[in-house]
Amino acid sequence: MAATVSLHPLLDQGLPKGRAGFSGSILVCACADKPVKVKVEGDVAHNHACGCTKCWKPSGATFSVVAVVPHDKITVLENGDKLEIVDKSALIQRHACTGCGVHMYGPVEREHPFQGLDFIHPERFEDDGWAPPGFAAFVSSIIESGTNPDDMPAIRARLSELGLTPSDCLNSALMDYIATWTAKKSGVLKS
Ligand SMILES: N[C@@H](CCC(=O)N[C@@H](CS)C(=O)NCC(=O)O)C(=O)O
Ligand SMILES: [Zn+2]
Ligand SMILES: [Zn+2]
Repeated sequence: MAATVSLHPLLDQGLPKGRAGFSGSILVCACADKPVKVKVEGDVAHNHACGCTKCWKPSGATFSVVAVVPHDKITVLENGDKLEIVDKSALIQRHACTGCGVHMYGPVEREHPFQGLDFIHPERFEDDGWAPPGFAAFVSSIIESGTNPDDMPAIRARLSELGLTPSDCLNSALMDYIATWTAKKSGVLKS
């Protein structure tokens, strides 16, 4: 039998369970001393596994687990002075803790279909019950962080087994959303 494919500590044992009525929680970084705390009101949307090299992952994980929330639902509660933007030229302004490296929130500020949304990692919530991941994005990108290309069929099969349909960009719903925004902006599609 093939060795069990490891994706992420939270996904390897089956997907985490969501809870109807989850109304938000507090994201806490991994620092033992003076952790950064960020309050998020309401549940996350479009939660997914991301294979890109830029999203934060816990050590040993191949994928990140990342979701979005509206920017106005985010409040930095404690130790925000430890945060620094990883790459100011990136679309997603990932605010990382300089102590432990965890990305706490990543707003999209420039004109883009995702403008006004923040990317967050719900596994850093103090509480369970957030909407679980529903698909896998940027799967081919895991090769860029060292995955052997020969392992890709087994990894895609495991993602599919978990119900995380693999894609090498975003899922169809989000790609359609982006294309619709672009078509309206250019005037091809009348709003
Ligand atoms: N193959 C690239 C893909 C990077 C990428 O495009 N990531 C997506 C998913 S998070 C994105 O939207 N990035 C925008 C950004 O990093 O600001 C990599 O792995 O570094
Ligand atoms: Zn930290
Ligand atoms: Zn990513």
